[in-house]
Amino acid sequence: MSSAAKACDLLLFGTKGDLARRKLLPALYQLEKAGLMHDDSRVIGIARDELEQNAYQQLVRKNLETFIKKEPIDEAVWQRFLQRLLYVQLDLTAAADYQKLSAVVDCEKRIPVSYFATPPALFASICAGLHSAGLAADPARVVLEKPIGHDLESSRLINEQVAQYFQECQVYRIDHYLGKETVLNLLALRFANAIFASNWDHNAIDHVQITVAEEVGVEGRWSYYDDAGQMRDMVQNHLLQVLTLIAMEPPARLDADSIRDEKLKVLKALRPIDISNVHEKTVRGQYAGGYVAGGAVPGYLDEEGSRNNSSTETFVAIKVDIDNWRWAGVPFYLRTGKRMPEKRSEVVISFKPQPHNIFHETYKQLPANKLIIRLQPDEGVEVQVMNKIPGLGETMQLRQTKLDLSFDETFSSKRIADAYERLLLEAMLGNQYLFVRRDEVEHAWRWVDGILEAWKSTGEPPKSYQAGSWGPVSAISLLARDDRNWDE
Ligand SMILES: NC(=O)C1=CN([C@@H]2O[C@H](COP(=O)(O)OP(=O)(O)OC[C@H]3O[C@@H](n4cnc5c(N)ncnc54)[C@H](OP(=O)(O)O)[C@@H]3O)[C@@H](O)[C@H]2O)C=CC1
Ligand SMILES: O=C1O[C@H](COP(=O)(O)O)[C@@H](O)[C@H](O)[C@H]1O
Repeated sequence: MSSAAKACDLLLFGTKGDLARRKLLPALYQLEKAGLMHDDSRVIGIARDELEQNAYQQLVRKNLETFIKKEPIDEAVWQRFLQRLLYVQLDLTAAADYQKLSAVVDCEKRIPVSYFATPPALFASICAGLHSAGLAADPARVVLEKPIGHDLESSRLINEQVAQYFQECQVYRIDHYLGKETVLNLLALRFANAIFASNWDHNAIDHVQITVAEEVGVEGRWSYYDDAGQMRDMVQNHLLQVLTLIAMEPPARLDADSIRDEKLKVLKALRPIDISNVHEKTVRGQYAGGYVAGGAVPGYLDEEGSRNNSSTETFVAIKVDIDNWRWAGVPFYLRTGKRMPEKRSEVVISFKPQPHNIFHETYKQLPANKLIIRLQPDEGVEVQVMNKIPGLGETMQLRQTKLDLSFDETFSSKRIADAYERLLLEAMLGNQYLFVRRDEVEHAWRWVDGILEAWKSTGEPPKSYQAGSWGPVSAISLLARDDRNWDE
């Protein structure tokens, strides 16, 4: 750890919740294991229950054993990690309780970094509580989990509540996709390789596809998910963030505001979708029962906790137009859904065909070159190019072939860190470039709200698709209308 980095007190609000147990505590353990925690940093778990320090530490140990599946807990690492763990009992809605934190945290010694792994409805009380405990002044930081609101209005409210006590430079809004190794690699691919940098616009690219498909359904989160739907849960944040990284102009520097300024310009350039074009540009689906990975699964309306008249979407496909010079006439097709045939997130860049085909005798129509960026699983980068098949003869025989770089093989000695490891580390180091700025969140909501309103005013239910399929048939038509098809 660099000697310039300062020690932190990571205040983990909601330490007994699902996110903290499954993701945050294991990520912190991995940072400890990698030697990336500052020697003097501490992790202060906060929840409502009365718990002895010992009991909290045992709880954390149990979580690590449950959620770190690939390896046994390393006893030496655990002993070091254990020394950092503290527990504070606090009711987040009780203003007076926050004074307990002033007694534990000394801002002179460590920067307070407060992670809100709680429902967003509590963010305002936590911010006020931190302020009253003297833990809000710069360089204190707050890390906010999604969802930042349900629409533009509610996201503004949350952002205003936070801004009452924290300046924007203190606020770290999580989109865990920005912490993924392969999403970060988009910056390297685009801006460290002249071959792509000079072929990254409407002159060279025909269209872009972004797919984020999951095998899982709602996984017992029906009450949250049914309010949100796939548009709010995945498109407003993860897909739009990936899109901005693909579409943005080169930032002047690799710093937070240079990158976020460019991402914001893309969000501002998204062509609005409203009632006039919502049928042409979007598809909404909801899964019915079917088979995923060989097993029978229930439909959305038969999931545990469901209301059987819900018209929430579990699948979205959108044709996105970006109204700027670079992307004029280049559609970005987004597709995301639950209960798809496989878990697969990828970006496919389809290049324009050759203007003239000199191989027409053997290959009537040369297929387009494609750059496929596999975000997860099987992380890697693939380029589809034409090659001559070796052999003698009068005419050249060609075949489409792959230049395939698998992260696993190429960087076999490197472990791919979970997104939360990187994000927690960057928050503790005070680097905001992988966190979403307020104006980005709000512009994303403005665009998404337009589509949600248009869907509402059509009054149409989502189209049904069988679990284990790639969504409603109309998702295929969305591209077929443009004489294109989804990359399978
Ligand atoms: N789970 C996940 O994978 C993801 C979650 N998120 C977001 O992260 C946030 C947390 O999610 P998740 O962990 O799933 O939610 P949980 O409901 O599992 O956990 C929320 C935590 O907040 C605590 N809490 C609630 N009210 C109070 C209170 N008055 N005082 C003290 N503590 C309180 C709960 O404490 P208690 O145990 O006492 O009830 C609980 O530990 C949500 O905003 C969610 O949308 C985002 C991405 C993924
Ligand atoms: O934020 C969310 O993301 C997950 C998918 O994340 P991934 O890292 O597994 O791709 C999604 O299942 C969940 O519904 C959503 O809230």
